[in-house]
Amino acid sequence: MTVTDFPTTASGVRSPIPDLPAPSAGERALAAARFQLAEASRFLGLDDGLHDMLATPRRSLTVSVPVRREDGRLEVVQGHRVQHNLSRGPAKGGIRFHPATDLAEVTALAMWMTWKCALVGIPYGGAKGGVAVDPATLTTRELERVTRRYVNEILPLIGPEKDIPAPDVGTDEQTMAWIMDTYSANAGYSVPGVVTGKPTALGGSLGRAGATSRGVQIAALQALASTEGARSPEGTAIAVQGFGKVGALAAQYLADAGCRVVAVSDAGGAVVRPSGLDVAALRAHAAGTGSVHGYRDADPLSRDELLELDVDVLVPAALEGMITADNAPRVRARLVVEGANGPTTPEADLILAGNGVTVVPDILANAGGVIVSYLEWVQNTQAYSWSAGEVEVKLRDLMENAYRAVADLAAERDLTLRQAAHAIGVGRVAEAHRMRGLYP
Ligand SMILES: NC(=O)C1=CN([C@@H]2O[C@H](COP(=O)(O)OP(=O)(O)OC[C@H]3O[C@@H](n4cnc5c(N)ncnc54)[C@H](OP(=O)(O)O)[C@@H]3O)[C@@H](O)[C@H]2O)C=CC1
Ligand SMILES: O=C(O)CCC(=O)C(=O)O
Repeated sequence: MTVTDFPTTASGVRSPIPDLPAPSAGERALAAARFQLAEASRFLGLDDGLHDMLATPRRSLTVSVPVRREDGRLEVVQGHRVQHNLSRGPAKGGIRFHPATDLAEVTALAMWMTWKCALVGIPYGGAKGGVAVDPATLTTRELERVTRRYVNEILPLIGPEKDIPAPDVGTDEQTMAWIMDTYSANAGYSVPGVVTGKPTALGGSLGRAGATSRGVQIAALQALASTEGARSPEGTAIAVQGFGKVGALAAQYLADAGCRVVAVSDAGGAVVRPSGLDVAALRAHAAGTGSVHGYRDADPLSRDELLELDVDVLVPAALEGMITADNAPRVRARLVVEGANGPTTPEADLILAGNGVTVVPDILANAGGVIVSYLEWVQNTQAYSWSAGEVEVKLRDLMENAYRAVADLAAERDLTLRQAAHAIGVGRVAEAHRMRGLYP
């Protein structure tokens, strides 16, 4: 046999081995998460064994989820639940419904949950779930069937003392209600604490729906006060990428604080109005049409252009890997506040830092969601509820303390805010492992 006997692959070479696909977005996110962990491990002087333990998820479950479509067809989609670390308490993290989600992405997101929970000082490990479906293409009944079947498949992993899901991209309060009901039906009694981000009628916490965005607002205002010549929010120009649960309310809360939200985007497009958008009107438009695209009191813009606008603050609140080595040199905002998980690649991080751009990292900036999830779980555990004001005071307290700890360490040791946040989060998890003596 000679080489000419091999088939020609898509890239034009003769080989018996098909071309390897380019890494998925999830694989790139996982490589970024591992890079950040390795950097933190070096800074903390962790030994290789402990580093390897922290780089490896504790448990990963991949399940097949059959979906009966309305027309009778049966489709099978993949779902995952990854528990990255359990050393500080039960696993915690959202469930994502997105067509491109894969095991690597869910693993990266679970790892970031571990450091996030440790950083803000709540007694959880990290987890994440994902189902590779596009919710926009499913009817409500199909979505309910997917959710219930996925929950039945991951049932052995979850529970109020084991692993507590919550909303993420493509899921919402209704999804959480179905999860609670499916779990409770299996248990034989109501178990509200199995999931957070539920409707308040089922034991959801006041303030959870806007909690991630409120946390983004708190982090952005703290960063503006401490890094941008102590500038006040009034008139600060902001662009927000992603207009879903996190982005739309982050835009609203920043506008409420006096900032000028000049541009927003979603998957359907972007709009810009240099004198400031009416965020409430835009939210109503997006709720009615499904997109910010076509909003009349603004000019259209491409999604990519939004990232490069001449604004003071950029809030990426969509998906991973949006600020890359390609576009980072053109980012003109002085402050990036990460509402999304993993929106900035490690290469882009270096470029932004070199250009004097401050990045408030995801595990700090978007921690408001899991903080109020924790408060919801505590309320469920006590069968008691706090007022919206009580929840907000506790959220603010935890966010501001975490921000100060990160900013202080960054200043003391000449680190970026991301390096400092990871040093604190990873350090606390490593410490928990040492105290528990979990070495095999
Ligand atoms: N929900 C939560 O409590 C928390 C969420 N996060 C993170 O925040 C981010 C957003 O989550 P969430 O708001 O819940 O998700 P949603 O599904 O509610 O919203 C996602 C938004 O991103 C938009 N989007 C997708 N791709 C692009 C793109 N290429 N350019 C611009 N916009 C885009 C979507 O547009 P369209 O609607 O048109 O598809 C939608 O507006 C994720 O990274 C998530 O992990 C972090 C902490 C907590
Ligand atoms: O509220 C939670 O438990 C987790 C939210 C989440 O998925 C996240 O912070 O990325």
